[in-house]
Amino acid sequence: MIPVSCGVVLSDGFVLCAQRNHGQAHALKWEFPGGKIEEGESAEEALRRELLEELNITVKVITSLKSVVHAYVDGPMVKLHPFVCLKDKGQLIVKEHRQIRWVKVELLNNLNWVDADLPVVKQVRELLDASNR
Ligand SMILES: Nc1nc2c([nH]c(=O)n2[C@@H]2O[C@H](COP(=O)(O)OP(=O)(O)OP(=O)(O)O)[C@@H](O)[C@H]2O)c(=O)[nH]1
Repeated sequence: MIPVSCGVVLSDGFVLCAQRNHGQAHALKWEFPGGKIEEGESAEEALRRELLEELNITVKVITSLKSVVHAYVDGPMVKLHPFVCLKDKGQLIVKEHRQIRWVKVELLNNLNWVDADLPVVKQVRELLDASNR
């Protein structure tokens, strides 16, 4: 089981979504930026390292969401640790993804997400719907 951290990065009501690149597993599908948790690293430390490496940004973590375990057909089993965060410092530089897009929460379902992220998208929508009530 591969442990992976990912960030639901918010800014002004928009969510930072990243499209995986050609040549990667799940090419052209959308994900929340992040990556594998390394030996001796906490999920949050991995998140911060990956966001800096992949996108040149730092974040303020607001909360963690429920982790998601997903077994990809012909692929690995991943345990995804999602964190809701606010973008903090750094000018976004897209280093590994094909593109990024800032998407309104209500429109997140329109993207073609990697399978493991669908329950994360659902949690994000529920969380933000509840906070707007
Ligand atoms: N970053 C990220 N990976 C995800 C998400 N959902 C999901 O199933 N994954 C899977 O988790 C794994 C993380 O891989 P990655 O390629 O992003 O991580 P990494 O940068 O540490 O990998 P590498 O340096 O070994 O290439 C991949 O199998 C990826 O498909 C997500 O929302 N964000």
